[in-house]
Amino acid sequence: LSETDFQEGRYFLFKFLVIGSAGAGKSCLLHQFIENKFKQDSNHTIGVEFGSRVVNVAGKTVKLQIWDTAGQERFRSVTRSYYRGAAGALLVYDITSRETYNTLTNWLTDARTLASPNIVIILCGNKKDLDADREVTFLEASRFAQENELMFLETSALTGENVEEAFLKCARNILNKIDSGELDPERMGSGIQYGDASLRQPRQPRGTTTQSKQQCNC
Ligand SMILES: Nc1nc2c(ncn2[C@@H]2O[C@H](COP(=O)(O)OP(=O)(O)OP(=O)(O)O)[C@@H](O)[C@H]2O)c(=O)[nH]1
Repeated sequence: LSETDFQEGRYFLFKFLVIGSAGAGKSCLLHQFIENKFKQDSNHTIGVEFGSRVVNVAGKTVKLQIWDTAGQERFRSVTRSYYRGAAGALLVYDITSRETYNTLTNWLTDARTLASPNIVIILCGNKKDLDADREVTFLEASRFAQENELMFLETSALTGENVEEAFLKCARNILNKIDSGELDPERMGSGIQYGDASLRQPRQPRGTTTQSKQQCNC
């Protein structure tokens, strides 16, 4: 895909966040989604990391620009500055750690106030492969998801189970909301860009890439 494809409306671009407590498996989920492999020896993320992948959802080509944020409290002020205008988020906890589950409300508040009240969020109960050490049941988390209007899946960054599905489900939901008019991709800070809209934006100097535009906005 080239910048021209994008400008001519051949694909959408969604800004995504991966948020949640330290150790929940955010970086491993992103790595599994981008590289199709489990990331061995994953260290704590310092600030934020970035990945992108082009996917096909409901017959449309969508480029996902994904910001993987550090879960550690000491990076909170840095990571918060990346939330603005995100269209979608994976909110991750670890099914073997109630501690990571207990902080979900804080992450949710941050996402809805700092990114957008319309942000589409999928709750991911990660480390599904460690069922024997489970501290949070599927039922409990699905109730939390329902009460807070989140989609929900249990995932495993180790085996890859439901990892692609989590990102795709979130993207599909955003596309549905665009189709139904519930989301306006042209609203400032929607986290969504598509060809027609980008043509109507003031011209960018030649050679400016979409990615660097995004970074300037942060
Ligand atoms: N068994 C199992 N281990 C996992 C899974 N996902 C991540 N891990 C392990 O959990 C630990 C933390 O994973 P990370 O992806 O670095 O966690 P993180 O949420 O990015 O952490 P921060 O960057 O500090 O916010 C690592 O030791 C991973 O190997 C999974 O699905 N199953």
